[in-house]
Amino acid sequence: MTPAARIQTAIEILDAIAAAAREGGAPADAILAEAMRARRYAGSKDRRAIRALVYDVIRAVRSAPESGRAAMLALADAQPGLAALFDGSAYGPAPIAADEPRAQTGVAAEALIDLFDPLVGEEEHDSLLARAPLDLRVNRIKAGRADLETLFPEGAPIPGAPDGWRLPPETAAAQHPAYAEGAFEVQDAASQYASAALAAAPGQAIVDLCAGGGGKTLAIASLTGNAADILACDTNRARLQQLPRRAERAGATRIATRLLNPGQEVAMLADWQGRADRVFVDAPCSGSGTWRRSPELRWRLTPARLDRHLGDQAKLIDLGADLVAPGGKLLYAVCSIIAREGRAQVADFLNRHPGWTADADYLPGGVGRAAGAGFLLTPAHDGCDGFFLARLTSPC
Ligand SMILES: C[S@@+](CC[C@H](N)C(=O)[O-])C[C@H]1O[C@@H](n2cnc3c(N)ncnc32)[C@H](O)[C@@H]1O
Repeated sequence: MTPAARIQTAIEILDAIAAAAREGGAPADAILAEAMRARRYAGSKDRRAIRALVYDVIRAVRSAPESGRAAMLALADAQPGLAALFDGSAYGPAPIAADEPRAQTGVAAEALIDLFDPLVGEEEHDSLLARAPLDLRVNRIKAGRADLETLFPEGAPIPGAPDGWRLPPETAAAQHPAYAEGAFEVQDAASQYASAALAAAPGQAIVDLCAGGGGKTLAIASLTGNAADILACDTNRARLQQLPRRAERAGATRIATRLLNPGQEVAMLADWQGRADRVFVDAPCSGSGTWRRSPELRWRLTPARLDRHLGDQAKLIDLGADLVAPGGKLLYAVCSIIAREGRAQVADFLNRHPGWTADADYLPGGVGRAAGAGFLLTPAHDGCDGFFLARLTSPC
């Protein structure tokens, strides 16, 4: 393909990604993969170049653009070499007309920036979209951190994460045979800090209420040395059904899964009411802390979608609290930097539940900043995804 043809292809893919973002359709990665399958004539170099162009545009443009071309033109304005390829050649984009619309660039729409936690100042905005490193977490059931150091000598320790090992973004760690053997998982440091913050111990009964594919469930199993009973729940069958296979690989034998029907969670967890020593509520959220990996999430967030997340979070934190035994703990977490999903959600919970208290001092030194009754982690301050977490103790 010519460089101009690659640009036109990227524009067409961006059209599909923008439409899916508006309509809540497939994620950008899935659309890209499908688009490449449909263009068998594209070689591997073409594919790499098109993918890089698409993601450069997504990172540059602050919200879902009206067209892929308007989005590409916003990038071309900052890159004369790219603008020069709008030359009308065969399969390439048409020449740029006077006054053609451009998508707006920036970290996010102003209305969305206004929702950031007050700790996230303008000086942190660029880091929200910078490329993330690849963090590994050793699985204590099968290996030790020293094994990661031997397997990937190019890596480095992660401050405050004794099981973590940080690699450059491109590293194909999951292709290593040790991954298939369950020695480690790919897991951002923020998730490692959150899993450790649950302070789970061998012999405890633990509920991971929003377990998804089980990333943090497996971290908890590792931290407890496979010596605690963990019930992993979710309403999403496709995600939850990944967990038994992953648990088997990890040698985590004490994880049970329970698929919940939306709206029937309370009844389906009646046998766990007031029984859990630890409950993890890793609630569904905007994902605004993960734009480094999924920059297209900021194209997807609408006020209506945010309201839906806020309602779900309030419901899930209350549901989780009902499962906690007297004196037990609940960890509420969201991969978000939006104050209403983090500190405000926990303040509302504490108002609704007199007797519950917020813990302090459960993060490693230097990690996180106090944000209301919880803590905020950000890429700029903590080198990990943006994350809010709060550990709460139930009255005895
Ligand atoms: C942030 S994700 C969890 C990620 C997961 N803990 C991990 O570490 O990979 C939030 C999860 O909450 C689930 N969820 C949404 N509504 C739920 C509900 N009512 N009950 C339980 N899980 C729910 C979603 O399906 C999603 O998998």
